[in-house]
Amino acid sequence: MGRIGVLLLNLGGPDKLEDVGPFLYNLFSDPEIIRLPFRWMQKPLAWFIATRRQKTSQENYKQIGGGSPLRRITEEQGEAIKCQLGKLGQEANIYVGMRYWHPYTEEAIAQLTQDNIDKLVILPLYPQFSISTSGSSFRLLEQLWKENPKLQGLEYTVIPSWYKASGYLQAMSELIIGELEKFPDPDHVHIFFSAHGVPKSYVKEAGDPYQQEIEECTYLIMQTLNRPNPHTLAYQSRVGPVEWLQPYTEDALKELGGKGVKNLVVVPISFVSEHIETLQEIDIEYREIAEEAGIHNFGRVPAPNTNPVFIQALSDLIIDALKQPDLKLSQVTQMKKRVRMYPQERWEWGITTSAEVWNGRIAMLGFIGLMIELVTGKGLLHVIGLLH
Ligand SMILES: C=CC1=C(C)c2cc3[nH]c(cc4nc(cc5[nH]c(cc1n2)c(C)c5CCC(=O)O)C(CCC(=O)O)=C4C)c(C)c3C=C
Ligand SMILES: [Fe+2]
Ligand SMILES: [Fe+2]
Repeated sequence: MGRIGVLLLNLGGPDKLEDVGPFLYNLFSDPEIIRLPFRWMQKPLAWFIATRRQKTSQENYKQIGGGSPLRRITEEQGEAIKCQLGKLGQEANIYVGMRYWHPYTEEAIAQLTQDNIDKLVILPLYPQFSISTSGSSFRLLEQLWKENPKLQGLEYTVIPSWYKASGYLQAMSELIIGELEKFPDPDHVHIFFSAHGVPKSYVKEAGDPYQQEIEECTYLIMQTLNRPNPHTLAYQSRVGPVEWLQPYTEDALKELGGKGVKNLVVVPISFVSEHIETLQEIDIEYREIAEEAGIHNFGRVPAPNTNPVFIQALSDLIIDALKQPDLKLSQVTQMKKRVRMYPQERWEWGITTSAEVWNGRIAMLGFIGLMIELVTGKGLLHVIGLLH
């Protein structure tokens, strides 16, 4: 095998406070994040929600130094993977493709089409698959592939999710032990897995395998850890009014505090890099909630970042993927279509002339309502809690 390319996919984060607004706009413009019946409403609503959320979000980023460390850490992970692959005798170019901020996936693709690589391995930096994370990036790549004849000639393979990889489980287990051993009685510390939440409808209606993968991942980490500690799984970072996967992290912490738990370590389970949801949400917000609930000794397991066991695990995954039959983007996205992934497709099924007329009328009413709410600050979105 000649020179390979590795495309690392991640969400991206604002580098500085001025980036927060445009970053949020990009995020909320994604139909895999906010699912609307009418595509044309996506951009105005994204602008509206991003504008309303910007201040709170900026305050949060201020608390972690004025920007996200995600780009820096992802690039460091890339460097470490390149180095490890070199040791394994595999030369590689590493590309970082973020979904909603720089370096965008499109920028990475532009670069890699110029370089002479023999094969590309696409690796999302999310251990578990969700339609809102890896799924969204795969969708974008599928689109870029369709548009670019140069890409159509490129040999590639995709790693859809990798939470079962033994090296990853080992790295998580070692990181947990490191934190447990800071306590005087490590075996009695409560291990609290905090996964990023997604709306419940993604799983129940759209068929997102995310919840099942998170549950299995938690189970496998506990197996690898092989310690007697009690553990809990909960879901963090809910945004907006709809129901997300439960239990919510804040409720579960209060409940455990109420039951007399005093020593607890949080394990962030959907992320492999430190970012706002570990550094601000867990370390500041959830710590405060836990302490108020009587959990006086609150620890947090670091994200794997460039942990050597973790980097070795990712490098092994890449080498293995090169030996396996290729997995194509159409295979990882088609799997989801069969389980009725996208609400917007549901709306397209019924397109008839009269349905379109009615769709248009309802959409127009919705848009007028949104504009009134924007001007007056009162309306349905405020009542249901989407806007404050
Ligand atoms: C509104 C819906 C959102 C869903 C669904 C969602 C899923 C999801 N996100 C991550 C990982 C990350 N999210 C990050 C930022 C971020 N995500 C949302 C919203 C949803 N995420 C918002 C509004 C933001 C911006 C921050 C904020 O205002 O709260 C990031 C980047 C963090 C950074 O340091 O900049 C990551 C990473 C996962 C894993 C996930 C579902 C599994
Ligand atoms: Fe989030
Ligand atoms: Fe998110």
